[in-house]
Order: sequence, then structure tokens, then C-alpha cells
Amino acid sequence: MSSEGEMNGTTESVTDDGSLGGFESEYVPADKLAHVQRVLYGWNCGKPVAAVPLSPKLVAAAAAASFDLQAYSFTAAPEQLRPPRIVRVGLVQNSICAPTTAPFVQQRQAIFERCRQMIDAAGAAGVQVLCLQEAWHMPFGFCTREKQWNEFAESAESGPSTRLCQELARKHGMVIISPILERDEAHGGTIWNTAVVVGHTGGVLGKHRKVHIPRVGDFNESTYYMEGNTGHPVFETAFGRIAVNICYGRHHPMNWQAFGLNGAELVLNPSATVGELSEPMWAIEARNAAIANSYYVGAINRVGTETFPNPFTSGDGRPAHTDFGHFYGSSYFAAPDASRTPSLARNKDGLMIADMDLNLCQQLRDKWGFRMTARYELYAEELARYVRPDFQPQGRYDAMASPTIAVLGLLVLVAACPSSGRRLHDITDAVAAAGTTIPVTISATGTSVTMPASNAVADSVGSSTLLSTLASRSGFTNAHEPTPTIADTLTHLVAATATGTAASDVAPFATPTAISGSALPSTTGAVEPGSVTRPQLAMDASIPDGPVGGAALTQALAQLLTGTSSAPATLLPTTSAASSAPHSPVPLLAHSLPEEPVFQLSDR
Ligand SMILES: NC(=O)NCCC(=O)O
Repeated sequence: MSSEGEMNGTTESVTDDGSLGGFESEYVPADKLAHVQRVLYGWNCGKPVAAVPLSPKLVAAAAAASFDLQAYSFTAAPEQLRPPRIVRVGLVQNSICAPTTAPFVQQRQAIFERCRQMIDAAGAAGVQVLCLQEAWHMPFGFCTREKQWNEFAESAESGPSTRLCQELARKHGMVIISPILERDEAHGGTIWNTAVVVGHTGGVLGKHRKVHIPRVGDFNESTYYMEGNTGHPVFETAFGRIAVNICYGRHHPMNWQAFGLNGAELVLNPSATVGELSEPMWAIEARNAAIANSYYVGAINRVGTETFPNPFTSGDGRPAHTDFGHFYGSSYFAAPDASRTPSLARNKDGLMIADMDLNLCQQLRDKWGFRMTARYELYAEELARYVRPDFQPQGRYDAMASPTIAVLGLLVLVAACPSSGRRLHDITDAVAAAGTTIPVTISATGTSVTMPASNAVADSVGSSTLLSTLASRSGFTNAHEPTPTIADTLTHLVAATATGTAASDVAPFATPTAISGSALPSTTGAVEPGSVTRPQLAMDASIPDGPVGGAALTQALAQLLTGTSSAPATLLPTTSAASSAPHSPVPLLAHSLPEEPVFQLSDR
């Protein structure tokens, strides 16, 4: 069986490395293979991502040391005003080498020696930027909740891992990103999950602390370290603008985005994750980030199965066990044009190398315009609302999809109890007490319906929630009653609209002189699920913009009643006695939208 490695002439078979990539070359007919590979891996500048031949000596050394070695190249279109900006980047995935029961100093030394070997190989291959896996210098004991693994935490500026990386960075003129467990002595020994960025001359350029901490499966990492406090820094290195999105941060699109907004051209994603949990996501997330943010991504995963001395559980009903599962390696690069390299081995250490022309980032930004077409101001508003304690989600609510026909119920309620200014729950109570049926004439169709008051009560619950939500979303205020102003306002307006009653009769605080018409579903008799078609909407739009937001409110009601923002509804002149003022039909959608878009929440 051939493998992605064999396809690219750099490594061994699929069966040997455990990787699934490359199977298509075995099973897809030759005349379809190029097409299938284009779809699976993407093409870079109109061609498959090309393998880069490495020196036979290096290939032999990797084979002898039993680590996977692969190299590829991403190109960009030639430009007239900028020279190509090609950088060679390496990713290292490593197993822990010594058992977790060995003395800690021995465990660390074994990892150091193994990684030194692969970093030296990278240096020999001319790698300029290299990233190691998450917490590369230690076993990933965060599943256990045992605190002894904290002993591996070290100073980001002067710990043993940093010193090793500084030595190797100087030796190879290489930027090294070293993700470690950091102990921050300056802050009482606080522990962080940190990527240290060592410049190509051996200085520590800075560090970034993991933003998001997993609490999933056996990843009990919050027992050990704190949520990072370093923002989303981009490091301007000798070889490009680089950022680090540590492991679990890859599930957070805004985390990726923040690095992009800060100007990253290459984001490394040092990870430690296991097959059962995340393998189907692995090929997607980093690649999607590269596409969405117009930068390159290097995704590195730990490799191997690490067994711990004491059994542990994670509150998920599984029997006590002593390992996380298999860290499946499979490190790879993704480019902003949706192309990607194959993966490193699934079951052995490895060094993945890629040449990348950073000019491709701007070329893709220009081509797709994601940065230009993004609506950051809308997102900013949305987020500002979301982080407020009183946030209510926006949603779309199709009132006609409700088996209880919430809007009709509301109309019935208020028709029965048109007492001005009463709160919805008062009305609800009154109808409940009446225990009767209520006739409703649907003026849009001329049909009469009888509805039991008890149904109306049930309906009103949904409507109440709906309207309250609508109220809080729309931000309307009622100058006369502090709360719950909009729910009342809408209740009265809906009632007026439905019954042809002057708004002033039911909503004494509303300034308009005429709100009338009909806003009712077409229905034929029984108020049952399925008997209702899309409502016709005929509503007087004469409510002036004011404290209760006339046009905006009308728009909101239209959306509420039609369950759509694009209903072909028209605001018709009213026929009710209450609306004597002349009106012209106004296309509903011609109304200016409320400043804050109005939607409805389904409480179902
Ligand atoms: N190390 C880490 O954050 N792992 C969490 C699991 C995952 O994100 O797949």
C-alpha cells in the first residue's frame, strides 16, 4: 500500500505510520486521483502541494533515528513590486521517551535529547522557524490531577527548556517556539501554559500564554494552570510575523481571528490531543483557520500513548484508567489558499518541513477579501451586548410555527380584556378566570374563529416571553412606565392592530393617534397546528417615531407576525374608524430598520 509519504517520496507506508492520509492513491482510479487529491488537499497555485527533496544524508539519518521526515513547498504568484518572502518552517512532534515512572530529571533529559536530535535535523535542513508541541518537555500528566507534575514547570525566561532552545536557536540561526509549563515566580509561582518565542540569535523575544483551558474528557488542565493573560501577540521575527495559538484555542474561531487581526502571517498551533476525542476535527480546524484568516498554520500534535502510575477518572462514568488514549501526531501545515500538506505519522516522532511564500497571505486577502468584507463593527456590537449580564439572545421566531399560535392568543387575550395599561400577566389572569370561549373575527379573511380562553392563557405565556424578549432586544422605552414597558406596548399595539381599536384605547402611553388594521393569520376555523398559513399583514404605519419607536416598532411587529424579515407585506391604509388620518401604502421593508435589529426568541 502506498502512502502520502511514498507519494511525495519522503517517507514510508501508511500502514507503518498509522496515518490514513494517502489511502486515496490506493483506491481511487488513476484518472480521478488528481481531482480527488485537489479536493482533499487543495491545490497551491494551480498544482498539488509539492514535495521538497531533502538530502539523502538527512533522510537516512531520520530513518536511522526512527522519526518521520517530510518536506513540502507552498508557493505564491510572482509579484512585480515585492520579491517572494519564502521562509522554511519546521514542526516537531515527539513522544516522551522515558516512562512516567522514571525520575523526573531523567524523563526531561530523555525528551531533551530526542528533540535536540530533531531540531538539529531541522537546522541541517535549513529550517528558519521551528515549533515544538504543547508542553513538549514533560509527560502530559494533566489527566491525573496529581500535583507532582507541576515540578516540570519552569521559568519561561531562564528555565532548562528555554536554555536548550536558546542554544539551538543560536546554533542554527533559527526562531524556536517552545511551548512549556511555565512557573511565574514573579507572581507567587503561578503556573501557566506558555509558548516561549526564542529569536534566531538566541534571545527570548517574548511569550504567549494559552488563552483557553480545556475541561473536556481527561483534559483536566484547569487543575494546573491559569487562563492566559497575554492577549494575542504577534512576534515580528527575522522570518515573518508569527503567533501561537496553543492547543484547545484552535476550537475558538475568535482566538484564531485575533491573531490575524494583529497581523500574523503564520500561526503555530502546538497541541496535545487524543484520537477518540478530537481526531475528526484535527484536519479541519487549523486548515479552516488558515483559510478564514488568510495566514499559514502549522498544527503540531503530541504523539504516543503516555501511561501514568496511578489510575484516574474524570467524572464521565468511565472506569478508572491510566492513560489519556493515543496522542495521534499527524502534524501538518495549511495555507491560506486552502491547500495543505499531508500529515506526519500518527504513531511516531516526526519533523515536518514546509517552505512557504508569505506573499500568499496578502494575495489571498486580496482575492477573497475576507478582511475587507468582515463586519467587525457588527461583531463588536454583538459581543458588547453578549457580555452584558442582562443579555438576551436574538433569535428568529416564527409565530405561525407555534402549535398554540402565540400571536393569535395574544390578540384574543387583549380583545377580552382591553383595559388600558394592564400588564400582560394581569390580563392573562383575567382570561383564565373567565373560563369562556372568545370569538375572534379575522378581518383579513373575514373568517370567524372561536377560541377557548384557556388556550388563550396558554398562548399568552409564549407571547409574553416572546414580547418581553422582543422588548429587551429592541431597546424601546416607554416614557410612562419604567417596566416592563415594551411588553406592554407591544401587547397593546398588537391588540389594537388586530381589533381595529384605537391604540389610545389600549395603550395610553403611545403617542400615535391611529394604530389599526389587521394582522392576523389566514385561518379557517379551528385554531389547531397546521391550520394556519402565513399571515397577511395589514398594518397602519402612522405611529410616529418616538419613545415607543413607531417605524421600528411597526417593523418589529411585522417581523413578529410574519416570522420573516423579508415578508412581502405592505402597510395598508387603515379602514378602522380610529384611523381617520390619510395614509399611503408604505412598503414595509422601506422602513428604516431599527438601529438595533429586532428579532424574536423562541422559548421553546
Ligand atoms: N491540550 C489541550 O488543550 N487539549 C484539549 C483537547 C483538544 O483540544 O483536543
